[in-house]
Amino acid sequence: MARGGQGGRKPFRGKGRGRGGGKGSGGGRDTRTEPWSDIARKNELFESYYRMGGFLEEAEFEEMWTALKADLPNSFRFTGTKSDALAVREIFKQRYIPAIASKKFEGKPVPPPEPVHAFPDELVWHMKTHKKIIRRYPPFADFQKFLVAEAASGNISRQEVVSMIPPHFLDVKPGMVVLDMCAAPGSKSAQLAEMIHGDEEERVRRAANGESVDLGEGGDYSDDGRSTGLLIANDTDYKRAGMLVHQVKRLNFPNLIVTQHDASIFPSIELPSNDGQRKQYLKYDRILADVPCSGDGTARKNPNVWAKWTPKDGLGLHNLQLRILFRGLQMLKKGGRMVYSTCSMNPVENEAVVAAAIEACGGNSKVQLVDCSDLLPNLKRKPGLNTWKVLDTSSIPGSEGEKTAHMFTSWEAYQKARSKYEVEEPERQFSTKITAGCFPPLPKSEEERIPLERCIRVYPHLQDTGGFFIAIIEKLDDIKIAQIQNPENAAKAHRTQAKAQTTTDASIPTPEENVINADATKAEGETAVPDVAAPLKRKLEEVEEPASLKKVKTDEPAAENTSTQTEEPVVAANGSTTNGTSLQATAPKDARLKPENQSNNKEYFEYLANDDSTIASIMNFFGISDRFPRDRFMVKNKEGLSLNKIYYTSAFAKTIISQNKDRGMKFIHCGVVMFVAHKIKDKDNSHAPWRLQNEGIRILEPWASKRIVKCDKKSTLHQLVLEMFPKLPKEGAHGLGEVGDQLQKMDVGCCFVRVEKDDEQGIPFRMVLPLWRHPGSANLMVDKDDRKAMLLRLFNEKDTEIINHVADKAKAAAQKAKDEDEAVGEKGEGDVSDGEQADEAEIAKEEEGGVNVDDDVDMDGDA
Ligand SMILES: C[S@@+](CC[C@H](N)C(=O)[O-])C[C@H]1O[C@@H](n2cnc3c(N)ncnc32)[C@H](O)[C@@H]1O
Repeated sequence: MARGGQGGRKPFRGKGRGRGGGKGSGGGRDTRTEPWSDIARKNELFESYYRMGGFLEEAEFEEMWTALKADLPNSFRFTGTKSDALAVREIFKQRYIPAIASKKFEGKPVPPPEPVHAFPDELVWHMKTHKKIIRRYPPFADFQKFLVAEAASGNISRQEVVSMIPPHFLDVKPGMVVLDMCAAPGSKSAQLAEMIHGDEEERVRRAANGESVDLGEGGDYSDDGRSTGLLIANDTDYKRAGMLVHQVKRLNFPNLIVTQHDASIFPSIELPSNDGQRKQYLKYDRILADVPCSGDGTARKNPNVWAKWTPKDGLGLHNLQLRILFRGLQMLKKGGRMVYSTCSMNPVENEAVVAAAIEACGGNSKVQLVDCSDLLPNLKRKPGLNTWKVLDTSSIPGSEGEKTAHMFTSWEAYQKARSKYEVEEPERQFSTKITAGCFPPLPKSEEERIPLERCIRVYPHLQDTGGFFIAIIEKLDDIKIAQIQNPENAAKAHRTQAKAQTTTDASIPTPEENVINADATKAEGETAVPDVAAPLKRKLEEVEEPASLKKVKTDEPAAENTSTQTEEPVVAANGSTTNGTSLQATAPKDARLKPENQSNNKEYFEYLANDDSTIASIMNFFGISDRFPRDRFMVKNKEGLSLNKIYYTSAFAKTIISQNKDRGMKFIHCGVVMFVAHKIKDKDNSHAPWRLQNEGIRILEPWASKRIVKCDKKSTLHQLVLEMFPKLPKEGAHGLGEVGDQLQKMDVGCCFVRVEKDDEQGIPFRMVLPLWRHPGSANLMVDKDDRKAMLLRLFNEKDTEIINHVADKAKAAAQKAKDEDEAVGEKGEGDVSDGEQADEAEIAKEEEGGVNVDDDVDMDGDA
């Protein structure tokens, strides 16, 4: 899926800015890429909280803390369909591991990359070797080149190990409808897309050949083996959503929509009505909420954590996290599964959020934590916490910033302490963000106890990673309208009730306040590492609820069935009101998703008619079977004209886009570019003015019966990759082997080059590449970087320069003209004598710069 004709797309090279992202994350420097060995990996308050908070036994805490201070190993995963990923992994194992393992650096053996055994099939690897050695040491430098090239081609994803965990617990099957609520920059979305896609190419090939399509992956293959599922990847932040688009575009996945909404008030997506009367809304099989968090589990790669950790980060995010999780649970199908994750180790952002959300939904009978100890059995983990303490710092304005750290064991203890301070030291200021929901729940009975131990805590020392938290929740029953209210209020009400009934229970911890003897002022100081201060401040700012959020109301289900909602009263997601009726008065239905409130730069998604004449002529040109759908082609201009690019989307993506694009949904990406207008006026191509694109070629090719060229010999493939525009006369001798023989019988225009997997020749997987047959030459429509990646992958050629015959010829001609000019002392006409050659020069210019037509930074516009 990822690689198109192994060409793929360059990944976006924008820099991630930590976990929070969100509002204001666009400015500032990304300090994570800078050397930070000088920054002290020390923060007393941070350490005291985790040392005293009862997370780990003392000896294990030391081990964990030592690991947290060490550099994080580099990690990556092989991506794409499983067979292709395994093939690239084999090249890596056979070529680079032995080379690295057999050498020494400064007299010592260098540890080669190792598979991370927590994940199946050796598809995830990490290496501890320092970047300095990688850069200087030849076997590593070669491997680094391979890594960079494959990452650019989409065969490898450089991703943190812990970040790969959540999608595995979602148990996604092809055909499922999945929402990734906080998706940027998109590494987990990529995993989810791979899961929805499954082995689609193999299934579709079988369907096209009339064979059975059931490969035992589970799922609905009624669409001729294509995945009927959908991934909606969402992020609220404009810039980060842009990064997300660039990341997911290279997946070439037509079942993907990117949206830009606040996840805590994510709009209900309308479905076409069954009876033309009652509205229906989309419910999801799977939802991932990888929420914005304080990110203290990323201290191994993020110096900000050491410099600026404060308990206020987690406290400030708790409410947003809770609202996102609660909204996700509302939109989940009955029987569906949701994963909530953070890269924070703080229970206020983790177990507290999960418990409060479950309580707000009506408890264990409505939504329940799933015991996933049998999934990823090799992943070392610790159970979630059932008790924890909440840390806060207080200060007295004007006391030169002096701060005192307090640790509270319960809401009662907190309230008691606050009452005491209000009398004794009224000027002392505490965080305003501590709520009842930040504390461990107080269940009325064992049945009502939320089994928080089923949550998963991954600590840095367990398998040499960052810290991470994962909770897997299943929806057992509908969340009734009466229970859909402000989650924070609901959780508070639940706890107040529980407290009233249990305060005499001796097992309840006595309210207590611990004052930590740590230098809190230093931990929150401004001066330690000035370079890294800004991003953390942004993260804190983002915690404040934006004004717009307070106004916008979300569509909510009134009642639920297994897959859709049938009515949609308005309920506040942030809400101060728990009653749908009264809110309808404050938020008229029509005002909910006004387009003008949604997007500054509108994207157009217009589908072409079934009988569109451009599509008909393209289909005819390539001999595309009638079984290939004609009604899923889309353009991105207001007028709905096939001007420049034509995109393809899945049927369900089309349904969602068409039904909701005028409801104010902020769709910012959908569709795989399949055809691009070939605008060069060479005299022979007027009947074939569209180019196949690397991105969409594998979707179309199984259904083609014309314009197919088979490349059987590795040597021919080598030549096609190495040389741009090799000569190919209309008849007579040529040097393009079996491909040249076939092309000589073809008219000018685009065609498919099929290369089958061939172990004997060392062709590790099947490829389909677009090629343009010119009047006097042929050219793979693959850009130079991708050609170089192919030379490295398939032929182990590291430094070979790509030959461009047209550019070379043009250069030589220009040089000759210049020489002649100089000789005669006047300007000559040059020697590009025939029209064909002039055309080629023009085409070469366009193709060299424009093969990957979508690489521009805009979000797909046709402009
Ligand atoms: C931890 S990052 C997500 C990482 C992502 N899942 C991945 O694997 O690449 C959290 C993301 O949440 C986004 N975010 C913050 N507040 C949000 C909100 N209210 N709704 C949706 N996304 C939000 C941030 O912009 C950030 O990109």
